[in-house]
Amino acid sequence: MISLTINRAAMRAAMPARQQLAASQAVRYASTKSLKDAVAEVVPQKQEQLKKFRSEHGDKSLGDIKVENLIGGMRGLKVMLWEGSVLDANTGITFHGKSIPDCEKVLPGAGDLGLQGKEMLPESMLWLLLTGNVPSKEEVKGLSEELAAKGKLPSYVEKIIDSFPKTLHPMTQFAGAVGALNHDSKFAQGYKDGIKKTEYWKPTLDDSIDLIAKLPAIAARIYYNVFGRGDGVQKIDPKKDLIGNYSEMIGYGDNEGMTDYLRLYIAIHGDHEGGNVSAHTAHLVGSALSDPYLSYSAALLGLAGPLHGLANQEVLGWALGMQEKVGKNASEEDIKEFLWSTLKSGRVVPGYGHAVLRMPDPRFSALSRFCDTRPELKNSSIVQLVQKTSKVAPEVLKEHGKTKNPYPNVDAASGCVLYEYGLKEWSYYTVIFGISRAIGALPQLVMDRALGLPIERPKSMSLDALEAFVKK
Ligand SMILES: CC(=O)SCCNC(=O)CCNC(=O)[C@H](O)C(C)(C)COP(=O)(O)OP(=O)(O)OC[C@H]1O[C@@H](n2cnc3c(N)ncnc32)[C@H](O)[C@@H]1OP(=O)(O)O
Ligand SMILES: O=C([O-])CC(=O)C(=O)O
Repeated sequence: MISLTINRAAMRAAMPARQQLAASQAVRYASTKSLKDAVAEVVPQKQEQLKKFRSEHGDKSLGDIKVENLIGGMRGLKVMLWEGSVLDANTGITFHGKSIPDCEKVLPGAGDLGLQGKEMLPESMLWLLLTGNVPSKEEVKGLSEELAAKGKLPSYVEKIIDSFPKTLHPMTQFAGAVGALNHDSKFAQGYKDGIKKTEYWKPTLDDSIDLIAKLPAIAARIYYNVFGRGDGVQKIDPKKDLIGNYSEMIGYGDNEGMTDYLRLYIAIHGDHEGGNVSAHTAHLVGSALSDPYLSYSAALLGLAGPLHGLANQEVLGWALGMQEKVGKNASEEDIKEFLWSTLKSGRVVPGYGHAVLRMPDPRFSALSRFCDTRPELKNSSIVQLVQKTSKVAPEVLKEHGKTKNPYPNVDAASGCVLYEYGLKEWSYYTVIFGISRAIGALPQLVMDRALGLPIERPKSMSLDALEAFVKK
């Protein structure tokens, strides 16, 4: 097998560029590796890369830490290793170097697997995030089948979800159910059994895949219990993709537009480098060797904050409030006035601003592009209002003068499409985000264990200690 790879590589090196690409694609499309095999190939390369980099550059400085950074939420400090994606303030997110439009071109989508729809599959994004490579459609199909086979919930988790009061926020229910799955954690069991540190990544990967497979059923059961919608039993069709099954479970199986939207939404919300609250939380909690269920449960609780993932529910409530006040055909003046009333009341405009980005979020643009290509969304008054607002709000926020980034972030767009397709229960919207964030946060947890990263423990300072320090 190894010599075959070397021979292919040597043969390719002698070919012209176009032929090289064709040959690599032929190999790619012939490949039917399992995800675990693909990760097993990547792990030793990453371990070697880290070892070499550390020994050659371990003493290099990545910048000063200013008092302002300590007080200001550590903005901009380079203090985390994160493999899946990198966020640039002026160009946006790239996943292993690929922008969202790149991913839309190369990642296998619904149509490639013979499913209805065109959008890229979250399974493809998961593969890319875990391995750094674009999977073949056969590999994605194999992964979809694996996820479908592992998707059913154990009955004790069903009972836990059924015991939650309907009035408990769906995100609290989500985090509770995810945490409870640690009952069957392979990592926790392996640690108890004393497996070697070099082996930790393997049960971490097993747990991560198991959890990603079960998130749709947890989310769908919560939806059914709280809002009475969906199939009620979380039936899984082994021939469907992860989101095809999820859409069916929440009652949208016949709605091709909604199912495809959910695929796009869940693929592009997956990863946003490591410093955002949910991803960082998963990494931090995981650094104590808490298993993937516990780590991701904690991440979901961070995602449930209104300045982070909950902003998508906030946006919808805010936009509907505006629609009620100014009517369905709001003018730019009406929207401006409503924006100012929000700002003057001391509240933030949900869906605008970002801790890193200094441009319109490319995820917002991808979701807007989806709206533009779907006839059923073109005449939607709520979609139109959200799009009109995205043109007016930057000027108002600039004039207001506080927000460093006056442009829309992903949360500005995500909810109005769900609403238009009939999923009107906005307190549920962040749960959908929560299905997605796992495909970015959990691959990093696998990498954390593969690279043997230590427990995270930054130094904190009291104000008195800081004052004494700067006086020295
Ligand atoms: C998936 C995601 O998590 S994307 C983000 C989702 N969150 C939202 O959309 C909520 C609205 N936006 C915000 O609250 C912020 O822009 C955040 C939380 C996203 C980023 O926060 P920061 O990095 O602190 O932003 P920034 O440095 O621009 O903040 C400076 C000031 O502008 C204010 N500001 C920032 N965004 C907004 C906004 N959308 N509306 C009004 N004021 C804002 C901040 O509250 C802050 O005010 P302060 O000095 O009185 O504390
Ligand atoms: O990057 C951030 O801080 C917030 C965000 O957009 C995300 O987590 O998707």
